[in-house]
Amino acid sequence: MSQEQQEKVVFVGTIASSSALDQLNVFKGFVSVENGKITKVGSMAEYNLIATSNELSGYEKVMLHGNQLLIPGFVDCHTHAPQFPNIGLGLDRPLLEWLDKYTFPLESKYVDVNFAKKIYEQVVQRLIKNGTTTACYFGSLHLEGTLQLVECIIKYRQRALVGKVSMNVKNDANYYNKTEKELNDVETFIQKVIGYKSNLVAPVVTPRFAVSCDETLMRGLSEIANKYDCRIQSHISENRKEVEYVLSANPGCRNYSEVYDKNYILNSKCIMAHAIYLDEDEISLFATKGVSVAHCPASNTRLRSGLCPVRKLLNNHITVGLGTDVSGGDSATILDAMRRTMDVSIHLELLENMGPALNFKEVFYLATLGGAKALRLDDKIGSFEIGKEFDALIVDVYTKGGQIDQYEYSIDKNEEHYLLSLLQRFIYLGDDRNISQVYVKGKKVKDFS
Ligand SMILES: Nc1nc2[nH]cnc2c(=O)[nH]1
Ligand SMILES: [Zn+2]
Repeated sequence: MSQEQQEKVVFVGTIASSSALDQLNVFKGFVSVENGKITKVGSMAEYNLIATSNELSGYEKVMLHGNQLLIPGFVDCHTHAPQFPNIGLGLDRPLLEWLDKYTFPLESKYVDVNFAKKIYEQVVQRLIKNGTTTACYFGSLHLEGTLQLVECIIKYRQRALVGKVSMNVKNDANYYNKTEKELNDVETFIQKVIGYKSNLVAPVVTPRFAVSCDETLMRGLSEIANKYDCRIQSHISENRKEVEYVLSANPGCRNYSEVYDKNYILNSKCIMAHAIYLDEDEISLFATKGVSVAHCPASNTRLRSGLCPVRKLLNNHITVGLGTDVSGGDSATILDAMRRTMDVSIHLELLENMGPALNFKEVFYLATLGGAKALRLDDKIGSFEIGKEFDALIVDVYTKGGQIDQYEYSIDKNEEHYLLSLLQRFIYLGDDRNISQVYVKGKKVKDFS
C-alpha cells in the first residue's frame, strides 16, 4: 500500500452537506476519512464517544475553529479552459457573433502546445483556489493542446471530465476539422486520457453544438461515446438566433433537441449547457432520457442570451448543476454562479411569475450534490456520505481582509441558526479568501491557512 493510501484524517467542527434539493444538514460533528474515502460521519456526541475509545488512534485530527465550515467541494459542470484569456472581454456581441469574432480566434491559438500549457497551468490552479474540486471542461479543437489540459489537472490533482472540442463545419476563423480527422483525434484523445490511468480524470465526448457539427460527425461521436462508455457534453438552446439557425438548417426537426436526438447524442450520460428555450416536449424528452442541464447564469446574462427557468426544469425532474461557462461567463467561481442563479431565479419570480425563486440552501445543493448528479459522479462525490470520496473545502467565514471580517454577529444565539448564518454569509459574500483548504480524494491540494 502506498504512503498516500494510508492517510487517516478526522475533521471535527461545523459541517454542511446537502442530501437533496430541500435537504441541507448543518451540524457540529465529524467526518473521518481513510484512503481518501469517508468512513464515518457523526454528531459531536458520537465523536466524543469514539475519541475516548482507541478507534481514532493513528488518525490525524483537524479541529475546525468556531467560524469555520467543512463543506463538499464545488462542482463546475461547464467551463471552457482555453477561453480564460478572454475573461471579461468582448461581451458586447450576441452568441454567434461573439464566437466568430472573439472565441474561435482565441481557441485557434491552442495549436501551440506551449501556449496551451502556460494557460492551462493557470486555469487549473485558479479553479482549485476558488474551491472547484471537480470541473467539466471544454478544451479546444486540438488533440495535443487538450492533452496539456489533462496533464495540468493530473499535476494539480483536480477531479475533472475533459473534452476535446469537435467541430466540422467551416467558419470565418477556419477553426474546424475534416470529419475523418476529427473522429480519429477524438478516439486518440480518449485512449490517451484512459492511458494516464488517473482515477480522477475521465474523457468526455464534446460536440461543440449543432451549429458547428453535422450529422455524420454527431453520429460518429455518439458511436465513440458508446464504445468507450463516455459522457457527452454540448450546448443547447442558449440564444434565440442560435435556435432559429439550427431549426432552419434542420427543417425536418420540430425542435432543437430533436436534432441531437436523431443523431443519438441524448442519453443519461449527456450534459447540456444552457437549455434556456426548451419547449414542453423537449423538457419531457430530457427527463425521459435522463439528460442533465448545466445552468450557466453568468454567460446567459453577459451574452444577453436569456433567463433559464431552472425551477421549472427541476420541477420536471431534470437534473441540474451549475456552470461558470468562462468566457461567456465573466467569473470562474461557483460561488458567483450560486449568487447569479439566485438573482436570475428572483427575476423570473418577479417578472414571469415563475417562482418560488431558488434560495441559498437550494443553490448550495446545485453547486455540490446537484452538480455531482449532473455529471453522474454522485456515487463518488457531492456530499459527505460513508463510502464517498472526500472532496472538501475548509471555509473560514470571518477571515481577515475578507468581505465579512468585521461582522461576526448573529441575530439570535440559537446554535443551529448561528451555524446556518455562517453558510449563508459565505454563499452571499464569500470569495477565495474564505477558502482556506481544499481537499480532493482525501488529499490536501491547497492550503491557504
Ligand atoms: N457560451 C458558449 N456557448 C457556446 N455555444 C457553442 N460554443 C459556445 C461557447 O464556447 N460558449
Ligand atoms: Zn459553454
